[in-house]
Amino acid sequence: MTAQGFDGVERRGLMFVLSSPSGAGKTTLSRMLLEREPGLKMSVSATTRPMRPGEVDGRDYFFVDKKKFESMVEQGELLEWATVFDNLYGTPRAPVEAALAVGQDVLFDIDWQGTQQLHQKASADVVRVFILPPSAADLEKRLHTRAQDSEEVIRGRMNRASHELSHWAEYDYIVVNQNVDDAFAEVQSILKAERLKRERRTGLTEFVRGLQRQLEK
Ligand SMILES: Nc1nc2c(ncn2[C@@H]2O[C@H](COP(=O)(O)OP(=O)(O)O)[C@@H](O)[C@H]2O)c(=O)[nH]1
Ligand SMILES: Nc1ncnc2c1ncn2[C@@H]1O[C@H](COP(=O)(O)OP(=O)(O)O)[C@@H](O)[C@H]1O
Repeated sequence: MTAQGFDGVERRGLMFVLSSPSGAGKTTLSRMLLEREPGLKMSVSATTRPMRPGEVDGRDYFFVDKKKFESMVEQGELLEWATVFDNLYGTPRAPVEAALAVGQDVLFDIDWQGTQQLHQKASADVVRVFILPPSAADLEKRLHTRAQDSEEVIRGRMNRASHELSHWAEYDYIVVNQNVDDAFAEVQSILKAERLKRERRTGLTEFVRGLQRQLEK
């Protein structure tokens, strides 16, 4: 599982997780990251929730029925899965393993339950980022401006937000998404710094030996 870093030193791929209460900005920040970070691939989850207007099957989610989801669980096809808002959500295992194997980093938009499961399986390779809204009023406003859910669904999401927030301390980094460009810059800095971590840079020994050989000539 190695990737060529921008500086030519090989490193292991990492799993970059964004979690937040619904409406805090994970999807927005994920899209910005994918546009600007070529070595990053989105993990597309499977879900039993209905498709929203504008969503595309296979791009935003794999929309499946409960029977199909349960068979994926039974066949061991999911790396992690959880129930969120009465629907099932899970990460297909094969695409993640394939991406990491060719040295790509993988971005996950999953909840705290899935993050815990990923971390239990591969703690050294998982980077956990929690996105906070600046206030409850902003969160509610964003859920309304997204205009993709009914009043009832929005109420449900607001009711769950406090519980989801309670998991903030299980994350490595916390970003407050007030101004989206500032929040993006912070998330991007985290990714850049994590890519430079010594433990992930499997090619460093060889690189430094090469430098030493040049110096000792
Ligand atoms: N555990 C887990 N959670 C997921 C997965 N995919 C999405 N989620 C989470 O499910 C929640 C609901 O997602 P969604 O219905 O798209 O609404 P959103 O909150 O507006 O993004 C979010 O907290 C997602 O992070 C997954 O594969 N596994
Ligand atoms: N910093 C921000 N300021 C104002 N609106 C934002 C900001 N970040 C995201 N939004 C908007 O809030 C809504 C919810 O964001 P989204 O990324 O879908 O959240 P999540 O994926 O966490 O549910 C979207 O309409 C998005 O354009």
